[in-house]
Amino acid sequence: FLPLLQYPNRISTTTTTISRRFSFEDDWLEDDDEDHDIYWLEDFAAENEDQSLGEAIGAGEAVVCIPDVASREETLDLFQAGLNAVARRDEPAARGRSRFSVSDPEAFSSDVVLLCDEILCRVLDHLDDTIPSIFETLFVPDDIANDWADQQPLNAQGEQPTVPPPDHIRDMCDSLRDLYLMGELEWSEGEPAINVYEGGGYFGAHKDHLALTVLIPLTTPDSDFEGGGTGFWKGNREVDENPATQPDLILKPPAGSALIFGGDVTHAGMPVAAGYRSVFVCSFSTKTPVSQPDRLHGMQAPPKVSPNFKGTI
Ligand SMILES: O=C(O)CCC(=O)C(=O)O
Ligand SMILES: [Fe+2]
Repeated sequence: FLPLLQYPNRISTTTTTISRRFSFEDDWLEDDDEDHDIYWLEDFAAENEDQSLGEAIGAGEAVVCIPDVASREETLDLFQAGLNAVARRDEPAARGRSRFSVSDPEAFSSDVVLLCDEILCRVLDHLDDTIPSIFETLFVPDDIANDWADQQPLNAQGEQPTVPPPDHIRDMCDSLRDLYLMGELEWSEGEPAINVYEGGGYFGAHKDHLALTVLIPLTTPDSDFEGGGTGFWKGNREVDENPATQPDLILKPPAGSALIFGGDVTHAGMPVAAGYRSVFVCSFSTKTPVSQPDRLHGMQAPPKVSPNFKGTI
Protein backbone atom coordinates (compact mmCIF):
# COMPACT_ATOMS: atom_id res chain seq x y z
CA PHE A 1 0.00 0.00 0.00
CA LEU A 2 1.46 3.33 -1.02
CA PRO A 3 0.28 6.04 1.34
CA LEU A 4 -0.33 9.12 -0.58
CA LEU A 5 -2.23 11.78 -2.05
CA GLN A 6 -3.98 14.74 -0.73
CA TYR A 7 -7.00 14.92 -2.92
CA PRO A 8 -8.04 18.42 -3.88
CA ASN A 9 -11.72 19.13 -3.44
CA ARG A 10 -12.21 19.46 -7.10
CA ILE A 11 -11.40 16.72 -9.60
CA SER A 12 -9.15 17.95 -12.41
CA THR A 13 -11.08 18.62 -15.56
CA THR A 14 -8.53 16.68 -17.60
CA THR A 15 -9.53 13.46 -15.85
CA THR A 16 -11.96 11.37 -17.80
CA THR A 17 -14.94 10.33 -15.71
CA ILE A 18 -17.23 7.73 -17.12
CA SER A 19 -20.27 7.08 -15.06
CA ARG A 20 -22.78 5.41 -17.26
CA ARG A 21 -22.40 2.74 -19.82
CA PHE A 22 -22.06 4.27 -23.27
CA SER A 23 -22.96 7.71 -21.99
CA PHE A 24 -19.44 8.90 -22.74
CA GLU A 25 -17.51 7.20 -25.48
CA ASP A 26 -14.02 8.29 -26.35
CA ASP A 27 -10.61 6.78 -26.96
CA TRP A 28 -10.60 5.02 -23.61
CA LEU A 29 -13.46 2.78 -24.48
CA GLU A 30 -13.79 -0.16 -26.80
CA ASP A 31 -17.06 -2.03 -27.03
CA ASP A 32 -15.87 -5.57 -27.41
CA ASP A 33 -19.17 -7.16 -28.53
CA GLU A 34 -18.60 -9.66 -25.74
CA ASP A 35 -20.90 -8.00 -23.30
CA HIS A 36 -18.15 -6.12 -21.57
CA ASP A 37 -16.27 -2.89 -22.18
CA ILE A 38 -12.51 -2.49 -22.35
CA TYR A 39 -10.82 0.71 -21.16
CA TRP A 40 -7.26 1.02 -22.44
CA LEU A 41 -4.71 2.63 -20.14
CA GLU A 42 -2.08 2.45 -22.92
CA ASP A 43 -2.91 3.43 -26.47
CA PHE A 44 -0.26 1.17 -28.01
CA ALA A 45 -1.73 -1.84 -26.18
CA ALA A 46 -5.11 -1.41 -27.83
CA GLU A 47 -3.43 -1.76 -31.24
CA ASN A 48 -1.10 -4.63 -30.36
CA GLU A 49 -2.63 -7.66 -32.01
CA ASP A 50 0.09 -9.99 -30.74
CA GLN A 51 -0.97 -9.47 -27.17
CA SER A 52 -3.98 -11.21 -25.67
CA LEU A 53 -6.42 -9.30 -23.49
CA GLY A 54 -5.28 -11.41 -20.52
CA GLU A 55 -1.70 -10.24 -21.11
CA ALA A 56 -2.84 -6.61 -21.44
CA ILE A 57 -4.77 -6.87 -18.17
CA GLY A 58 -1.74 -8.48 -16.50
CA ALA A 59 0.49 -5.69 -17.78
CA GLY A 60 -1.90 -3.10 -16.36
CA GLU A 61 -2.79 -1.78 -19.80
CA ALA A 62 -6.51 -2.56 -19.80
CA VAL A 63 -9.43 -2.45 -17.38
CA VAL A 64 -12.57 -4.43 -18.23
CA CYS A 65 -16.09 -3.55 -17.10
CA ILE A 66 -18.76 -6.27 -17.18
CA PRO A 67 -22.29 -4.89 -16.78
CA ASP A 68 -25.08 -6.50 -14.76
CA VAL A 69 -23.29 -9.26 -12.86
CA ALA A 70 -25.59 -8.65 -9.88
CA SER A 71 -29.19 -7.46 -9.68
CA ARG A 72 -30.34 -4.30 -7.94
CA GLU A 73 -31.85 -6.41 -5.18
CA GLU A 74 -28.60 -8.30 -4.64
CA THR A 75 -26.44 -5.18 -4.50
CA LEU A 76 -28.94 -3.55 -2.13
CA ASP A 77 -28.74 -6.59 0.17
CA LEU A 78 -24.93 -6.44 0.26
CA PHE A 79 -24.88 -2.66 0.67
CA GLN A 80 -27.37 -2.93 3.55
CA ALA A 81 -25.25 -5.68 5.15
CA GLY A 82 -22.23 -3.34 4.91
CA LEU A 83 -24.18 -0.48 6.51
CA ASN A 84 -25.35 -2.79 9.30
CA ALA A 85 -21.76 -3.84 9.96
CA VAL A 86 -20.74 -0.16 10.11
CA ALA A 87 -23.55 0.58 12.59
CA ARG A 88 -22.50 -2.30 14.88
CA ARG A 89 -18.89 -1.24 15.02
CA ASP A 90 -17.55 0.88 17.89
CA GLU A 91 -14.62 2.77 16.37
CA PRO A 92 -15.18 5.52 13.83
CA ALA A 93 -14.02 4.75 10.31
CA ALA A 94 -10.48 5.95 9.54
CA ARG A 95 -10.41 8.01 6.32
CA GLY A 96 -14.21 7.70 6.17
CA ARG A 97 -13.80 4.12 5.01
CA SER A 98 -14.86 0.86 6.65
CA ARG A 99 -13.74 -2.48 5.36
CA PHE A 100 -15.13 -5.83 6.42
CA SER A 101 -14.00 -9.31 5.44
CA VAL A 102 -16.86 -11.29 3.92
CA SER A 103 -15.53 -14.23 5.99
CA ASP A 104 -15.92 -12.34 9.30
CA PRO A 105 -18.87 -13.97 11.09
CA GLU A 106 -19.19 -10.91 13.34
CA ALA A 107 -19.72 -8.69 10.33
CA PHE A 108 -21.86 -10.84 8.02
CA SER A 109 -24.38 -13.66 8.05
CA SER A 110 -24.01 -16.79 5.94
CA ASP A 111 -26.61 -15.36 3.48
CA VAL A 112 -24.16 -12.59 2.65
CA VAL A 113 -21.34 -15.09 2.17
CA LEU A 114 -23.47 -17.21 -0.17
CA LEU A 115 -24.54 -14.19 -2.20
CA CYS A 116 -20.95 -12.97 -2.57
CA ASP A 117 -19.93 -16.48 -3.60
CA GLU A 118 -22.66 -16.65 -6.24
CA ILE A 119 -21.85 -13.23 -7.68
CA LEU A 120 -18.12 -13.98 -7.81
CA CYS A 121 -18.87 -17.28 -9.61
CA ARG A 122 -20.86 -15.37 -12.24
CA VAL A 123 -17.92 -13.04 -12.83
CA LEU A 124 -15.45 -15.93 -13.07
CA ASP A 125 -17.76 -17.72 -15.53
CA HIS A 126 -17.98 -14.60 -17.68
CA LEU A 127 -14.19 -14.25 -17.70
CA ASP A 128 -13.68 -17.97 -18.47
CA ASP A 129 -16.18 -17.76 -21.35
CA THR A 130 -15.16 -14.48 -22.94
CA ILE A 131 -11.53 -13.79 -21.88
CA PRO A 132 -9.93 -17.24 -21.38
CA SER A 133 -6.50 -15.64 -21.83
CA ILE A 134 -6.80 -14.35 -18.24
CA PHE A 135 -6.74 -17.89 -16.88
CA GLU A 136 -4.11 -19.00 -19.41
CA THR A 137 -1.60 -16.19 -18.92
CA LEU A 138 -2.08 -15.13 -15.30
CA PHE A 139 -3.23 -18.22 -13.40
CA VAL A 140 -2.17 -21.55 -14.84
CA PRO A 141 1.46 -22.69 -14.76
CA ASP A 142 2.96 -23.13 -18.18
CA ASP A 143 4.08 -26.69 -18.79
CA ILE A 144 7.10 -25.70 -20.87
CA ALA A 145 8.70 -22.50 -19.65
CA ASN A 146 8.18 -21.04 -16.23
CA ASP A 147 6.15 -18.17 -17.61
CA TRP A 148 3.75 -18.03 -14.71
CA ALA A 149 6.16 -16.26 -12.37
CA ASP A 150 7.11 -13.69 -15.03
CA GLN A 151 3.46 -12.84 -15.63
CA GLN A 152 2.70 -12.11 -11.98
CA PRO A 153 2.62 -8.57 -10.64
CA LEU A 154 5.29 -7.59 -8.14
CA ASN A 155 4.29 -8.49 -4.59
CA ALA A 156 3.81 -5.92 -1.81
CA GLN A 157 7.58 -6.10 -1.08
CA GLY A 158 8.30 -5.14 -4.68
CA GLU A 159 9.58 -8.61 -5.59
CA GLN A 160 8.70 -10.76 -8.56
CA PRO A 161 7.20 -14.06 -7.33
CA THR A 162 9.53 -16.94 -8.14
CA VAL A 163 7.71 -20.07 -6.95
CA PRO A 164 4.97 -21.13 -9.38
CA PRO A 165 1.93 -23.26 -8.56
CA PRO A 166 2.59 -27.01 -8.90
CA ASP A 167 2.28 -28.41 -12.43
CA HIS A 168 -0.63 -30.67 -11.54
CA ILE A 169 -2.84 -27.55 -11.28
CA ARG A 170 -2.94 -27.63 -15.06
CA ASP A 171 -4.48 -31.12 -15.02
CA MET A 172 -6.89 -30.39 -12.18
CA CYS A 173 -8.19 -27.00 -13.21
CA ASP A 174 -9.41 -25.74 -16.58
CA SER A 175 -10.79 -22.39 -15.54
CA LEU A 176 -10.91 -19.64 -12.96
CA ARG A 177 -14.10 -21.26 -11.68
CA ASP A 178 -12.22 -24.54 -11.08
CA LEU A 179 -9.42 -22.76 -9.22
CA TYR A 180 -11.96 -20.97 -7.04
CA LEU A 181 -14.12 -23.99 -6.29
CA MET A 182 -11.15 -26.25 -5.63
CA GLY A 183 -9.63 -23.84 -3.13
CA GLU A 184 -6.58 -23.16 -5.29
CA LEU A 185 -6.58 -19.36 -4.94
CA GLU A 186 -4.71 -17.13 -2.56
CA TRP A 187 -6.38 -13.84 -1.61
CA SER A 188 -5.31 -10.35 -0.70
CA GLU A 189 -5.31 -9.79 3.08
CA GLY A 190 -8.83 -9.74 4.53
CA GLU A 191 -10.48 -10.29 1.15
CA PRO A 192 -13.02 -10.85 -0.29
CA ALA A 193 -14.23 -7.71 1.47
CA ILE A 194 -16.97 -5.12 1.43
CA ASN A 195 -15.82 -1.49 1.65
CA VAL A 196 -18.22 1.24 2.75
CA TYR A 197 -17.24 4.89 2.18
CA GLU A 198 -19.16 7.72 3.80
CA GLY A 199 -18.95 11.42 2.90
CA GLY A 200 -15.23 12.33 2.73
CA GLY A 201 -14.23 8.65 2.61
CA TYR A 202 -11.61 7.43 0.15
CA PHE A 203 -9.01 4.71 -0.44
CA GLY A 204 -5.62 6.18 -1.34
CA ALA A 205 -3.72 5.16 -4.48
CA HIS A 206 -2.20 1.70 -4.32
CA LYS A 207 -1.62 -1.53 -6.21
CA ASP A 208 -3.39 -4.72 -5.23
CA HIS A 209 -0.34 -6.92 -6.07
CA LEU A 210 -2.28 -10.08 -6.95
CA ALA A 211 -2.93 -11.45 -10.42
CA LEU A 212 -6.48 -10.12 -10.74
CA THR A 213 -8.89 -7.81 -8.96
CA VAL A 214 -12.68 -8.05 -9.20
CA LEU A 215 -14.39 -4.89 -7.91
CA ILE A 216 -18.19 -4.71 -7.87
CA PRO A 217 -19.83 -1.39 -6.97
CA LEU A 218 -22.84 -1.93 -4.70
CA THR A 219 -24.14 1.63 -5.02
CA THR A 220 -24.84 3.81 -8.05
CA PRO A 221 -23.33 7.25 -8.76
CA ASP A 222 -25.66 10.24 -8.60
CA SER A 223 -28.52 8.33 -7.00
CA ASP A 224 -26.59 6.90 -3.99
CA PHE A 225 -23.49 9.11 -3.78
CA GLU A 226 -21.62 12.00 -5.34
CA GLY A 227 -17.90 12.05 -6.16
CA GLY A 228 -16.28 8.65 -5.64
CA GLY A 229 -15.56 6.10 -8.36
CA THR A 230 -12.39 4.10 -8.95
CA GLY A 231 -9.45 6.17 -10.25
CA PHE A 232 -6.74 4.61 -12.46
CA TRP A 233 -3.27 5.86 -13.36
CA LYS A 234 -1.29 4.95 -16.46
CA GLY A 235 2.29 3.67 -16.41
CA ASN A 236 1.83 1.31 -13.47
CA ARG A 237 5.00 -0.67 -14.14
CA GLU A 238 6.98 1.80 -12.02
CA VAL A 239 7.26 0.21 -8.62
CA ASP A 240 8.21 3.28 -6.69
CA GLU A 241 5.36 5.32 -7.88
CA ASN A 242 3.65 7.88 -5.70
CA PRO A 243 1.25 9.57 -8.04
CA ALA A 244 1.21 13.27 -7.45
CA THR A 245 -1.38 13.74 -10.15
CA GLN A 246 -5.07 13.08 -10.47
CA PRO A 247 -5.97 9.73 -12.02
CA ASP A 248 -6.03 9.49 -15.79
CA LEU A 249 -9.35 7.69 -15.74
CA ILE A 250 -12.16 7.47 -13.18
CA LEU A 251 -14.77 4.77 -13.68
CA LYS A 252 -18.13 5.02 -11.94
CA PRO A 253 -20.18 2.12 -13.28
CA PRO A 254 -23.62 1.51 -11.78
CA ALA A 255 -24.18 -0.94 -8.92
CA GLY A 256 -23.92 -4.56 -10.05
CA SER A 257 -21.18 -4.01 -12.69
CA ALA A 258 -17.77 -5.67 -12.27
CA LEU A 259 -14.44 -3.92 -12.87
CA ILE A 260 -11.57 -6.29 -13.68
CA PHE A 261 -7.92 -5.22 -13.55
CA GLY A 262 -4.41 -6.48 -12.85
CA GLY A 263 -2.31 -6.26 -9.68
CA ASP A 264 0.17 -3.70 -11.04
CA VAL A 265 -2.43 -1.05 -11.81
CA THR A 266 -2.22 2.00 -9.57
CA HIS A 267 -5.76 2.84 -8.54
CA ALA A 268 -7.75 4.50 -5.76
CA GLY A 269 -11.24 4.76 -4.31
CA MET A 270 -11.91 8.44 -5.05
CA PRO A 271 -13.26 10.66 -2.29
CA VAL A 272 -17.00 10.50 -1.82
CA ALA A 273 -18.55 13.98 -1.71
CA ALA A 274 -21.94 12.95 -0.31
CA GLY A 275 -23.96 9.82 0.40
CA TYR A 276 -22.56 6.30 0.73
CA ARG A 277 -20.45 4.40 -1.72
CA SER A 278 -19.85 0.67 -1.25
CA VAL A 279 -17.96 -1.99 -3.20
CA PHE A 280 -17.47 -5.74 -2.98
CA VAL A 281 -13.82 -6.36 -3.80
CA CYS A 282 -11.34 -9.21 -4.01
CA SER A 283 -7.86 -9.69 -5.45
CA PHE A 284 -6.48 -13.17 -5.97
CA SER A 285 -3.75 -15.27 -7.57
CA THR A 286 -3.21 -18.98 -7.97
CA LYS A 287 -2.12 -20.56 -4.69
CA THR A 288 1.52 -21.62 -4.57
CA PRO A 289 3.63 -23.65 -2.13
CA VAL A 290 4.75 -20.34 -0.55
CA SER A 291 1.27 -18.80 -0.11
CA GLN A 292 0.68 -17.63 3.47
CA PRO A 293 -1.82 -19.89 5.29
CA ASP A 294 -3.95 -16.92 6.37
CA ARG A 295 -4.49 -15.95 2.71
CA LEU A 296 -6.16 -19.18 1.70
CA HIS A 297 -9.54 -19.27 3.43
CA GLY A 298 -11.29 -16.79 1.11
CA MET A 299 -14.93 -16.39 2.07
CA GLN A 300 -14.82 -19.13 4.69
CA ALA A 301 -14.27 -18.09 8.30
CA PRO A 302 -10.58 -18.50 9.16
CA PRO A 303 -9.91 -21.47 11.43
CA LYS A 304 -10.15 -20.51 15.11
CA VAL A 305 -7.62 -21.85 17.55
CA SER A 306 -8.58 -22.20 21.20
CA PRO A 307 -6.45 -20.08 23.59
CA ASN A 308 -5.64 -23.37 25.37
CA PHE A 309 -4.15 -24.89 22.25
CA LYS A 310 -0.46 -25.46 22.92
CA GLY A 311 0.68 -26.88 19.64
CA THR A 312 1.86 -25.04 16.58
CA ILE A 313 -0.30 -24.29 13.59
O1 LIG B 1 -13.29 1.74 -3.82
C1 LIG B 1 -12.65 1.50 -4.85
O2 LIG B 1 -13.06 1.77 -5.97
C2 LIG B 1 -11.26 0.90 -4.73
C3 LIG B 1 -11.13 -0.14 -3.64
C4 LIG B 1 -9.79 -0.80 -3.66
O3 LIG B 1 -8.95 -0.47 -4.44
C5 LIG B 1 -9.48 -1.92 -2.76
O4 LIG B 1 -10.31 -2.25 -1.88
O5 LIG B 1 -8.37 -2.50 -2.91
FE1 LIG C 1 -7.34 -1.86 -4.56
